[in-house]
Amino acid sequence: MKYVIAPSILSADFTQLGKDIKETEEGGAAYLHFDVMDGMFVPNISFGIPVMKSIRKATHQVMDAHLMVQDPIRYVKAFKEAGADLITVHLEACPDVRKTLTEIKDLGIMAGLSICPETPVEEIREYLEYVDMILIMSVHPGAGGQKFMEESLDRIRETRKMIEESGKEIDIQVDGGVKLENARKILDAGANILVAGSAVFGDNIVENTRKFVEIFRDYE
Ligand SMILES: O=C(CO)[C@H](O)[C@H](O)COP(=O)(O)O
Repeated sequence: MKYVIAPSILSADFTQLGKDIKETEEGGAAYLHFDVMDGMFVPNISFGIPVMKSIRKATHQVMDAHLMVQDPIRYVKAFKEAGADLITVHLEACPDVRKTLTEIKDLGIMAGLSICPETPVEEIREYLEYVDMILIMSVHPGAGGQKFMEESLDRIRETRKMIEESGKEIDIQVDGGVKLENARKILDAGANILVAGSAVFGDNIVENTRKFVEIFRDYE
């Protein structure tokens, strides 16, 4: 199984975004995570397609678009054209989950399905055949810098068990309050892709990223 750190640019310094992204790449981040918020599914508004399009030219990282957007099927083609390699939608935001995931796969890119902390893990079972990744939110979606919800660990374990039972190879991504200090217990529970915003951006981006990558060595 691959282990990946996906820095969330929501916590980057937007006055020097290109430099911050380069530093995550230098530190060994294979993915770059885009938190797209529409002010409807979540209260905040972040950034969208033009930002992704310009970053695509500046990095070879896997562009991981997390659409915290109501009825996201409306935007999946535009995000793919802007450079997304992976598009994750929320189960709670899709009027037709199956159709939305199929639309993403038909574009020739990876599909992810995310659930909020209140949504029972069991609800993802019927969609496992359509996804490359499950994203377990470990905070309420909508803002960076929140505290990791400890009950997420059981939800990650339950998801990994369900994936194993399905016999499919599906990544588990965890997003919200991920730090160097709790990374190991999240990985031990069964996650293999960690999103981190405030733990990566700030001082020493290269070093912060590299420390996550070093932890992964014990799991590979
Ligand atoms: O959009 C998010 C939650 O909706 C962020 O991706 C997430 O919270 C990352 O930030 P941090 O690592 O600081 O918690």
